[in-house]
Amino acid sequence: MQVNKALTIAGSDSGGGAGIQSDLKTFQELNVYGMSAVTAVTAQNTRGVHGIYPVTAEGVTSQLEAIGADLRPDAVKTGMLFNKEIIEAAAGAIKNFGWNNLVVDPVMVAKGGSILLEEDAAAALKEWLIPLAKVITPNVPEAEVLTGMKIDSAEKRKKAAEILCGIGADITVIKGGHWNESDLCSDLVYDGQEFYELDGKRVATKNTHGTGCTFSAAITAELAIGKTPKEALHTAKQFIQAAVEYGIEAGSGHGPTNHWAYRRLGNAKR
Ligand SMILES: Nc1ncnc2c1ncn2[C@@H]1O[C@H](COP(=O)(O)OP(=O)(O)O)[C@@H](O)[C@H]1O
Ligand SMILES: Cc1ncc(COP(=O)(O)O)c(N)n1
Repeated sequence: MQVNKALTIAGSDSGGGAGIQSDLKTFQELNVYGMSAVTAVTAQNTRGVHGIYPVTAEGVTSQLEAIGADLRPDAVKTGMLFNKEIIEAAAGAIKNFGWNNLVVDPVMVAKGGSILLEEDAAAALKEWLIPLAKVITPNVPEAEVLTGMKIDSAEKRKKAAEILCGIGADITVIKGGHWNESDLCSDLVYDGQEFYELDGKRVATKNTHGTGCTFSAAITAELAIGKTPKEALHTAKQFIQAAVEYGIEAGSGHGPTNHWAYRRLGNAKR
């Protein structure tokens, strides 16, 4: 049986809600065969990050070469990359293997506030990885770090998206999770020519662990099956909306999103 394949290059979340666990669950729900290269093992639950154990750059390269030598991902995403050595290793392999269906989720800080990207590594993201990206999906704080500007108005959000496309991303999505303007939770898209919004309804919930990972993995899965970026973004937004609406009550902190809601619950109710 022929299937489309997607690869995530990201950290492991022992709690299962974010990172590679979230990505692989999302790929599975969207009928895509999932592969992973682990960049760091995190000891994590819904309350926070207890420890971070990075993989060496050599270890990351070795995983990517094993995948590249044999399996051919139709789309690739990056999540937590932790340090500049790992960013360089990931960008090198992505370039060498010509993996140009690339979604970069520039993960920096976990919901509980723990640092998932070392401070001096944001420059490496801009220099090596973002120029290779088809889609980049920063939240507002991440877009602020990458652009060096404070984003406190709709105009500035647009300006930041232009800057990020200027760095080399084909399409920039500035997500609205941290954009507390209304009961809408819309994400701003800029494709180098036009701006548009992915409309969503803000759900009043604390169960948002892994929202960014799930959203970017859904975009990746849709690109892997050959959807256009616009179609992929639209489906990913529906996927994350259902995943947050039916968020899972697990643990006492930020519970995880519900990866099966889009396929098994969300669509049935729509
Ligand atoms: N409370 C919420 N209700 C509905 N959608 C949400 C909510 N929080 C985040 N989202 C959506 O989840 C996706 C990830 O956004 P965000 O939480 O900003 O990313 P991150 O996890 O990287 O901080 C976006 O599509 C955003 O609009
Ligand atoms: C291993 C890992 N990767 C990413 C996140 C960010 O999670 P979120 O998607 O909620 O921003 C996380 N908490 N842990």
